[in-house]
Amino acid sequence: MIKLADVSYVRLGTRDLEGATHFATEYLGLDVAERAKGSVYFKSDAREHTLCYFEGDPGDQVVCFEVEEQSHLDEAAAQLESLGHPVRRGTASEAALRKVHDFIAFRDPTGNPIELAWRPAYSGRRYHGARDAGITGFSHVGLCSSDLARDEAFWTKVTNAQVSDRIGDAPLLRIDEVHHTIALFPSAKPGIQHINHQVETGDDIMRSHQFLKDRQVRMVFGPGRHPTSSAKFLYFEGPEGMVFEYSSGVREIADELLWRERQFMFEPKGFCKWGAKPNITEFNK
Ligand SMILES: O=C/C=C/C(C(=O)O)=C(/O)C(=O)O
Ligand SMILES: [Fe+2]
Repeated sequence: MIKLADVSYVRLGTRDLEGATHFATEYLGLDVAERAKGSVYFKSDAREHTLCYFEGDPGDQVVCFEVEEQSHLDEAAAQLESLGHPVRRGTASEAALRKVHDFIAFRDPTGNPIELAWRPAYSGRRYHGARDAGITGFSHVGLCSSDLARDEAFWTKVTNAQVSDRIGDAPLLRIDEVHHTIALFPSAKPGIQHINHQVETGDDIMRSHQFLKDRQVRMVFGPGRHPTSSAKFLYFEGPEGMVFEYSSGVREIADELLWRERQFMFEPKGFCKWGAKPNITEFNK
């Protein structure tokens, strides 16, 4: 079993690095951690970086999870290979680009590129945000799934992920006490379905709603409140159609023995208890 300790970073290809950088700093509210040749790194919390935009195909979208021990990479590689997932060991220069000590790369059954990294860098510099969006950190990803049952089985049998709740057949998966760190949503094609940052309060959600709307950022869902995690939320569109979410107040499952996963309807009321309707393909039948 592969123990995922945390979600670490996402890497997104872009055809417009300057435009993506403008969005990430001025609108989303991240800090530039570093500008490198052909890429820009952003921080959202205590880590050195949690997002990297690089010049390339916007279809190149990678999510990385941290593992606790270097030996876990070898064990994970052997297990994944035995299950028919080809694994590639990152080179030293690729690891340096990701600011990690060592990593492996593979694809989940849908074809989503996944990395597992050991010793991702933390930062000596405090995150303060280019604008006051109230971000407290990078928290979860939605992943596209071409077969929800198959992919739920992959994540829950091959890794430590456990189902917290389901919306229709879409599972929200936790790897620690946070209600979910990975969510799977139906889609014919692979990719990151959304990227979540936690913000401090519901006021931050509402302030950002006004701020982003005033700047013609396309709102795609909310403000609203998830019945699942009970978090208040706002989803909006970033560069090249990527959906970003702010949420606040995500449930923590402190006592696993007392928790039973719940079934919600795959319809707007399963996604929002305030009545907002998603304008997000993967959240609609
Ligand atoms: O209702 C759909 C989404 C649920 C949640 C949540 O419960 O917080 C998400 O953050 C999500 O998967 O987008
Ligand atoms: Fe989310």
